[in-house]
Amino acid sequence: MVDYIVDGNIAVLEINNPPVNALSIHVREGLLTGIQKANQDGSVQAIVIIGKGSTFPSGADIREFGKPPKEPWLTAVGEAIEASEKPVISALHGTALGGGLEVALFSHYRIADERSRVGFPEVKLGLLPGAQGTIRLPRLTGLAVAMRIITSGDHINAPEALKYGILDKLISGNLLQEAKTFAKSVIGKPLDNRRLSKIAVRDAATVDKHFDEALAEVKRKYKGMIAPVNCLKSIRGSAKLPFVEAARLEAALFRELLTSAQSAALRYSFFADRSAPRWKLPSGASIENTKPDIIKSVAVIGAGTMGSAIAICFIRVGIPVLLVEQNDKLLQNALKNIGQILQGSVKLNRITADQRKQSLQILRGETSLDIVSDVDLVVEAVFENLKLKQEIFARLDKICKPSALLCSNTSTLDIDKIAVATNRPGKVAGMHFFAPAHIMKLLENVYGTHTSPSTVATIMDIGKRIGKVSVLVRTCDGFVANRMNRMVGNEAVFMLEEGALPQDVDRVLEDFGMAMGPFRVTDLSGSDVGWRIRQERAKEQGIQLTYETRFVNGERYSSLPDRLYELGRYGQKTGKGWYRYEKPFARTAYPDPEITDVINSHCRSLGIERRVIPPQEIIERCLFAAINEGFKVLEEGVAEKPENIDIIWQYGLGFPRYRGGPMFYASQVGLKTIYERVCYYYDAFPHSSYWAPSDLLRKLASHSTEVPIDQWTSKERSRL
Ligand SMILES: CC(C)(COP(=O)(O)OP(=O)(O)OC[C@H]1O[C@@H](n2cnc3c(N)ncnc32)[C@H](O)[C@@H]1OP(=O)(O)O)[C@@H](O)C(=O)NCCC(=O)NCCSC(=O)C[C@@H](O)CCCCCCCCCCCCC(=O)O
Ligand SMILES: NC(=O)c1ccc[n+]([C@@H]2O[C@H](COP(=O)([O-])OP(=O)(O)OC[C@H]3O[C@@H](n4cnc5c(N)ncnc54)[C@H](O)[C@@H]3O)[C@@H](O)[C@H]2O)c1
Repeated sequence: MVDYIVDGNIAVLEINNPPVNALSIHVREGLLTGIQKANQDGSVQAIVIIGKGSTFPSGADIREFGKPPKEPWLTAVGEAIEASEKPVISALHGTALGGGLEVALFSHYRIADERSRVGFPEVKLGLLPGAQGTIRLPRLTGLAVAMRIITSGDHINAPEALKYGILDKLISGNLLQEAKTFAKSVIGKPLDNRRLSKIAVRDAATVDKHFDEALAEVKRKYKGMIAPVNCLKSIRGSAKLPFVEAARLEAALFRELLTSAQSAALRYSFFADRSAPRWKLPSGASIENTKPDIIKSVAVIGAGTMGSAIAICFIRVGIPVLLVEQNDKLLQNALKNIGQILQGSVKLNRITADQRKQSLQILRGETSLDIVSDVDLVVEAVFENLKLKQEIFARLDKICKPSALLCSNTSTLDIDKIAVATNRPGKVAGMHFFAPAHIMKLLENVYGTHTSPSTVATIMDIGKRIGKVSVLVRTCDGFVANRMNRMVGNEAVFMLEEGALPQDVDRVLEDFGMAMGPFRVTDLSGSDVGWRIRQERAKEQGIQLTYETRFVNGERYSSLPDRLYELGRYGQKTGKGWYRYEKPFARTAYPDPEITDVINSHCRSLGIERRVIPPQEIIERCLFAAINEGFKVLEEGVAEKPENIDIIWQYGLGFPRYRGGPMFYASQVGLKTIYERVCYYYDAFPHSSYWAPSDLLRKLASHSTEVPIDQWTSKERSRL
């Protein structure tokens, strides 16, 4: 894994551990042996460390964390590098990250390909750069820059790294040749002033000020996360303590993080990010064996909230869009709105004015469907009404060329019921964007019974092209996100009837780490949306909903949200919802005594006695109900693996990444506990049938030891 090559008086240690040259145990052993060998070899006068393939090491091997650590640890390897009597030059290319950058900081010199990037992304894994990165970097850059680089985890490009003193020289030609030439030029020069452990932090006197400022910033930006705080404590140690003591403190802070639930969740999330887009159908078709069609043009039908933002997703990556609305007034409004959104992106420096112009040049608005005959892909985003969608799909089927894919942005409707309206069910699928679609990263792609593998390959591929995290799910009511999230909404409202207030529920879930509690979310999207869906469903079923309605088809029902609608409290858009706002569309939510009165009088009129609802019950009723549904989603094969569900929650529903997602969280709570509590609530609330425990959950919980999350589906689903 580390090749030892001697060329004249230079020993080259070439790390060869594809794909990213992670510093796995064999690499660490190879580096240590290489340094020792080169120091013993009388013909060698300098040592170059370089990566083979596309990159210098991009970090420690993340898969080794959580397993018993194997020596030599990276710190020991690094200390041998620094102690070398012969100059060691790290020659960087690609992405020299984490432990890779630490290897470079142990070296006496660092040169780098001018296109390379460096950084300490450990914080994103819930860790800190634990091989002395937090105490070596400040010695080069000063405290403020080191704090920013380490707590953000951002990559720094080579010219910037040169400016900060992290690098000694940039190389534009052959890196290895240049590294050897550089090595020759430093032979015989004193090394102590190149050993970072011998150098002081130049602005150590200002550490308390930098620490306080940075701490306030990370507490605001990374609420609830412990890694950024430990990073800062360790950097403070670099300035306040002698080097050896600072290293000891760093190791202790690193250990605390390594064994934390947050780091386990973030490491899981790292691999889940990479695994979720790798789709596989029950037929065996998969990303490995199916080619996507090339999409060169798109039509978006319906230019409302979603359609307009979906159009932006395509045009900003250079894919032309035909946007179709019912009439010219609505169309012109939408085009104006799109222009304004893009203008906002220019202001925020997300795109340039030129990019905005180019995007708008490839957007064309129309009021007739006939215009879409030539596009490769249609995304329909009209009202959530099955009959309307079926009519539109029937027409599209006639108008569009036979190879075109017809997709719906429906948030709940069965894709199969839409596909039957066409003669091309293999080319019909769901592309479920999340609001605001131009910002939210998630794309929940939905396949139906007849959706072909190449259609799936194409929607997954186009999702990636437009910068989304695409996850494939099978069609069902609400798919994964809305199906599971419905339980959160229901339980939240039921708890209002039983004793909680909106701000109580939201606070508990936000303290847990959710981006927003369910009531703040409803106020943002508008409670009129849910009201319309409830009324429509009741109409379909011939049911009359009143304030006294407490059960619908035997299921518990709360009319509290309907009362809100009748009061015109639609949320932010009317300046009043579950909260009060200073004016319509204002963002800051204030608890509203009027809402307390509405809830109290609702309870009185229905004879419901209110009680105190403890925070743990709020967590359990909202999250355990969703988790139970998640297991049903897995047992039905709606989602192929737990990672897919967790990625959907992280990118679509604001679940804290440092808790991994609801399924990973369940694995940390323990499936026995989850199962027991689900059974308890099913007993307590028999009229909320979603509490009926999932078979998969029951079976997994029945094992004498916890079944690891990566075995949930393989171990039990096939036997159900
Ligand atoms: C590098 C990237 C930017 C490349 O991106 P790209 O898009 O090109 O590729 P992919 O992301 O798809 O990756 C390809 C492939 O490689 C896998 N992979 C990537 N990086 C790693 C990795 N670091 N380890 C393992 N595997 C990796 C990836 O999963 C893909 O494979 P897959 O099969 O999933 O498709 C990008 O990949 C990237 O950003 N990578 C992560 C970079 C990173 O986070 N680096 C930091 C790692 S953490 C670290 O380095 C810690 C160090 O500070 C060292 C700390 C050691 C401390 C020792 C101290 C004492 C020990 C104390 C012991 C305590 C116990 C006791 O007390 O007993
Ligand atoms: N709003 C959300 O948060 C959200 C999120 C995900 C998915 N969705 C789904 O996206 C779809 C659209 O939702 P929305 O919030 O954008 O609704 P919206 O009411 O804002 O927009 C729908 C648009 O479709 C247009 N339209 C209706 N019939 C049409 C026709 N025959 N031809 C052309 N245009 C027509 C309407 O004029 C309207 O502008 C729905 O299926 C919804 O379930 C919504």
